[in-house]
Amino acid sequence: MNIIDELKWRGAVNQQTDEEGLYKLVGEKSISLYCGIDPTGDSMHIGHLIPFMILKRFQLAGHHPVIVIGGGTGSIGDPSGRKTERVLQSQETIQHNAECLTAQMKKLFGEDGFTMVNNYDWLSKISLLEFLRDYGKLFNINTMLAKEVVASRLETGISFTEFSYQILQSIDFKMLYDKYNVQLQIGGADQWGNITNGVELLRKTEDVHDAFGLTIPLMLKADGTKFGKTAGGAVWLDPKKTSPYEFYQFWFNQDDRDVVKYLKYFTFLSHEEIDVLEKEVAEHPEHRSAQRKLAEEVTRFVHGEEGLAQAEKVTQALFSGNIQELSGDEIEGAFRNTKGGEVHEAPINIVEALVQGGVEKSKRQAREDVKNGAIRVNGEQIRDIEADVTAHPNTDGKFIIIRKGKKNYFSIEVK
Ligand SMILES: N[C@@H](Cc1ccc(O)cc1)C(=O)O
Repeated sequence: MNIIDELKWRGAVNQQTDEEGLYKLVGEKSISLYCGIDPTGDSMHIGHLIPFMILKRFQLAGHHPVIVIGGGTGSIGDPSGRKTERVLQSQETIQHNAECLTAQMKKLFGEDGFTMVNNYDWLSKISLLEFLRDYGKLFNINTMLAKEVVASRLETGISFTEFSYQILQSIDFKMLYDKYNVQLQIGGADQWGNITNGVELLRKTEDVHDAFGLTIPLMLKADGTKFGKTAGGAVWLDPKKTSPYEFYQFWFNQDDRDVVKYLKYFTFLSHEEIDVLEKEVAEHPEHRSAQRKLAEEVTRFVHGEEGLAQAEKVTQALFSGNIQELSGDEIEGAFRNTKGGEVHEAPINIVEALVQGGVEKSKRQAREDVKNGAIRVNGEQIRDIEADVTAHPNTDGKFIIIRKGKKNYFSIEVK
């Protein structure tokens, strides 16, 4: 099957510069293709994962991915999809972020079978006069102004710096075409302008007709809210920012209306496997088998078998209420965004802890719940209202973890 058909089936094709040409090219031979990422942060989030999963699919289909870490472009800032000017980052921050992203990419793409480059290496070497004479001359201001990215910013304003960004990304494509024979650039829907500019630059400078661009649709959710955002903020790939457990739960909690779309986008499961899961969603949505499979697959891809095992262990522990065996990291990763107040000392009487910690509104209610067996402290049920409680032994004296009823967890900080 042609990889473009595969991508279409997965709902992953938005726009293409030359549909027929690309279809023919990738049907005939293995090509090099690229996708870039600017080091604006020290971790990718799942929004970034979208184009890189597509790059990975190309890799698995025998093509050669090139990943551009935008040390140069990142020091300018892409205005695409933004309403306001970016604040410039220091070169040290950019450098640090670039190193973090490089390490994450290696986890996703393996040790070899792809190429990783940093566009600082060539963009930083172009002199001002060279930039204006060799490239600036080929860009028409009227066309640049008309690009969606710039047009939408004309009212609020856009600096010359960000305005020039599209030229830099075009230079990348040209340079990669020349040096690595990269014939295709992919990116999110908002990258259309930057990508087509590169294709144009190659045509104007070298009369190239076999360079292509493809964009991926914006991910939409059935309920209209933004994809990838949770109450705790973005869903990061860095396990220190979003634990494997939180990551797993994010996918597990997806709506029935979205889950099949995500299986197509974010997993490497076959059509047949996804068809079976789709049927499951329709017939037995309460089993949540599609969500479980989605969570398993994406967690394994991003965090490996070990990360998946940890996510499942924590999920199981929270479900049963037996959280005694969880490590300090696992507890932190599970309860980081869980509500809960503070107490100033521990050991502390359980009724006091429940009220001060924001679990119960009154002492009367607290006593009743304790006596009824509705309260577990650090994994153990406590029914004695005179009992003293203390922090979970694996949290360095920092957190008392309460479960009230079947699934309401609170993490009370001891300050
Ligand atoms: N502009 C892209 C990142 C990028 C950078 C350099 C490139 O050559 C390509 C892509 C983005 O913001 O997502």
